[in-house]
Amino acid sequence: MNSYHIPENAIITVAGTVGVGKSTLTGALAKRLNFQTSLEQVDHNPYLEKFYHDFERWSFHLQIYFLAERFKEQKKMFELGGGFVQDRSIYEDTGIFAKMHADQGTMSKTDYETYTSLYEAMVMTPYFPHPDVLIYIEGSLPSILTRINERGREMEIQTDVSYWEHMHGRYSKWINEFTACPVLRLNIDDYDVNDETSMSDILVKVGNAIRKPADKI
Ligand SMILES: Nc1ncnc2c1ncn2[C@@H]1O[C@H](COP(=O)(O)OP(=O)(O)O)[C@@H](O)[C@H]1O
Ligand SMILES: Nc1ncnc2c1ncn2[C@H]1C[C@H](O)[C@@H](COP(=O)(O)O)O1
Repeated sequence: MNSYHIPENAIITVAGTVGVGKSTLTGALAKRLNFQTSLEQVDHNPYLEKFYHDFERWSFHLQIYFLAERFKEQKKMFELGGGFVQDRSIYEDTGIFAKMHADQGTMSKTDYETYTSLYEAMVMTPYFPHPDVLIYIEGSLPSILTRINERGREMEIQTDVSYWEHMHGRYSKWINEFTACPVLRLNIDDYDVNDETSMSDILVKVGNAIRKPADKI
């Protein structure tokens, strides 16, 4: 056990909309806790760029790809006995992305049903422990759009702002209804990954969140 009372076998998941700062915070927390990271691979994803050019054609392929990748990571964390900070949760794939494309008609009803039944079958396995805590990063849409632009992934920059706006709204609603594990909310204006005190504050809150029921954080 470390000084923050975070168990060595904990699984900490970092959630939030695209560009909000998940990967950055994941790396910073893992370094301080001496945990491993479970990162989302963007560069080797064979569907992502195609998807941004044609949602209807590639939605289903991309969701199946992410589901497989996420599940392999889940299995790895389970087999290695925890001690991970994970960049994005599997809950967001289904609760945000797949649902959003199904609702908008860019994923067919049949494809969405197939995806959902596969997701449900995967979640109901011993490989699928819920995280000990989900850190939800939130921020204003203008700040997030600035970060997406500064990060410079062309496929995201070329995507209409309405896509990010819609996703931002869905995330706010989704997190209010999320109950799978304790949630710690962080606003991007309230921390600095390069500041030791700020990171220590977050780790104290993570320790508290793991020990206390969600409604008392
Ligand atoms: N706390 C922060 N303060 C300032 N810029 C940040 C912070 N966290 C992330 N960024 C920047 O914002 C962009 C998106 O961050 P990233 O961690 O890749 O987001 P995500 O993984 O949520 O998509 C990157 O350019 C990153 O350097
Ligand atoms: N499940 C997903 N469906 C569609 N797009 C997704 C999904 N998960 C991640 N993405 C996209 C969004 C970004 O363009 C990249 C990486 O996400 P990030 O929030 O920057 O880590 O993948």
